[in-house]
Amino acid sequence: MINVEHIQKSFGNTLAVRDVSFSVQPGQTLGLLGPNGAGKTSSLRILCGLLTPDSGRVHIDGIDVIKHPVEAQKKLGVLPDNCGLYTRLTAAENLRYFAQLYGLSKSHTQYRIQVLAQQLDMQNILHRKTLGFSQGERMKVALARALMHEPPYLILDEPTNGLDVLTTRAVRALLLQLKNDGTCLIFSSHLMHEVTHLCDELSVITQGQVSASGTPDAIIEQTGCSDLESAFAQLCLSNATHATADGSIINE
Ligand SMILES: Nc1ncnc2c1ncn2[C@@H]1O[C@H](COP(=O)(O)OP(=O)(O)OP(=O)(O)O)[C@@H](O)[C@H]1O
Repeated sequence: MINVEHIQKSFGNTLAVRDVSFSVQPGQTLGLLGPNGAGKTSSLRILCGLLTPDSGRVHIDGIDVIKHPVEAQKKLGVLPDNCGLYTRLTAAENLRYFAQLYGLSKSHTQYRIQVLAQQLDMQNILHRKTLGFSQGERMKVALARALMHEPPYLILDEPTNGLDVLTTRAVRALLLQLKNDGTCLIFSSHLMHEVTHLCDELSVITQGQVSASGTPDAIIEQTGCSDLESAFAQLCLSNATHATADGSIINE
């Protein structure tokens, strides 16, 4: 189980994450929705142990991510916002390198590369250096890397960002398959139909804090709107404020 409790993070005077909490049960899928700059990426980076919060607690299956990030990261597959590939290595070499870090055997690594290359339609780029890869090509390799060790928890920052229609559909099908196989997914997205299709629960983050959470239907009902996009827009507009590092809110 993942438990994020009251995390807060500032960068200088910018209060990126003011107060974010959520919990996700194994096998559940949680979507983080929020306007640009709301604090989704920062919250996900804290969850993955890539960023230390100023306060708050994060536990993955009881492991304190802040105190034991390496142990916690073994349970995670992470697709970061920038993909973060080694550009001098080929796609396959990137995957092999991470597989080694996760302790996969050579034969299992090779097997996983073949399976993922087929699922993500990336056979044609496997042996090219990733320098110069398009956004979609980088995304495919980063997603494959996150899935190499078949983690129980998958954290994805905008997983279909920059992908063409066919690849987007392939990625969504893969995520649905992973969800049905019991993988817990937590991902951010700006696409309402994507989160509605994939997520059991949503957390709407505005100005660094959770302004609504629940099933897509519950959020629609809470706002009295007829669809999720209208509900989301209403939540964003009613929380249109600036937060400063001392925690105060300036209404616009
Ligand atoms: N390393 C950093 N240094 C300074 N400011 C940062 C840093 N990382 C994030 N911020 C700021 O924190 C706020 C939240 O950013 P974050 O990337 O978490 O938002 P987001 O919800 O993921 O946005 P988007 O939907 O645009 O990707 C923004 O104002 C951003 O400029």
